[in-house]
Amino acid sequence: MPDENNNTNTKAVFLIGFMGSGKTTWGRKLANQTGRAFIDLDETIVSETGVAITDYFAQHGECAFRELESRILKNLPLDRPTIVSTGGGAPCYFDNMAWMNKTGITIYFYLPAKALWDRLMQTDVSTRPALNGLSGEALLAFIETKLAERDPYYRQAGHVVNQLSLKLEELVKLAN
Ligand SMILES: Nc1ncnc2c1ncn2[C@@H]1O[C@H](COP(=O)(O)OP(=O)(O)O)[C@@H](O)[C@H]1O
Ligand SMILES: O=C(O)C1=C[C@@H](OP(=O)(O)O)[C@@H](O)[C@H](O)C1
Ligand SMILES: [Mg+2]
Repeated sequence: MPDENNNTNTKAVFLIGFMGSGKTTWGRKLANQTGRAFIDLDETIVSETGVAITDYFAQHGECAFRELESRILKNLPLDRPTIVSTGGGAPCYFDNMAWMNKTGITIYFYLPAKALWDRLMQTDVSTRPALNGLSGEALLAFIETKLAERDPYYRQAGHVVNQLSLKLEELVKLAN
């Protein structure tokens, strides 16, 4: 459905939050609902490099990935209204968070560590190299530590929503 708001905001909308918080899933839904373009930052990285994120980490290391991620983020084609689902680490490196706040609307999908764990345990954790192949209790402990470290970056977002109770209509309003 096209954007009902005649005063269409040309600013990009950046969805941020921990791995498994639903940025990719909801970014797509939000773009469909508003008729805006959709970009998943990780998918853009994969299409530009021709390698899966896991392979990129393995071949070049995390530092190189963060440099690439920042460069690709800042060169996204944002000349039309666009929803951008970022990767979970993107707001926490370089000046990426300040750049996103300056460039568009930022929305943090908050979820407690246990809820993230429940979701991530249902997925193939090998596709998310930042989880270091952990599972079970070790994964929960890792998520707790990493979320505490990243949360101050995520909270610099213009909007913070509890993803567990999030309704699409609420997200559409925030994106305007
Ligand atoms: N309410 C929900 N919203 C979004 N994802 C959910 C929800 N409940 C369970 N999930 C699962 O959680 C995972 C979220 O993954 P994804 O959208 O890729 O998150 P992110 O891009 O933030 O890492 C998916 O496996 C999805 O099926
Ligand atoms: O949190 C992270 O450090 C990462 C999150 C991933 O994106 P999702 O948050 O979409 O899983 C992806 O960018 C990469 O595997 C690193
Ligand atoms: Mg994602």
